[in-house]
Amino acid sequence: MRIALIAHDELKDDMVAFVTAHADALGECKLVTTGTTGKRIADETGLAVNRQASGPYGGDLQIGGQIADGAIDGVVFLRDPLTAQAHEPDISALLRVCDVKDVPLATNVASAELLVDGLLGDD
Ligand SMILES: O=C(CO)COP(=O)(O)O
Repeated sequence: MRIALIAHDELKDDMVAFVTAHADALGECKLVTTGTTGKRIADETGLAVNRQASGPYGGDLQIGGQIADGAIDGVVFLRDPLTAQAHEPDISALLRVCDVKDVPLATNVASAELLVDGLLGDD
């Protein structure tokens, strides 16, 4: 499985906790991340990740391109609903291409738990 992991700054601690809780299952996957999210995950869980650019510098678009190419099986994108993002158009593009390609997308921890259960059988 090829899983994309992305988190806004206020949700990065939650992402690290989520990845830690599912480290065995996610460790069997190819993980692609935005830049800062990937650094946190790699440093704090030891899992190997394929880091793209930071979100505000095009990382969401790079991952969106991989989704458009059919190269991603699921996306966990812990979005901050309370903070405006300068790169909101990039975020919208990433969410949209998930729908275009019918790729499972979780935007909060509760749905991320369902995603790893459904895709990876890890509950
Ligand atoms: O901004 C992001 C997603 O929109 C995440 O980017 P970083 O992982 O580089 O912080």
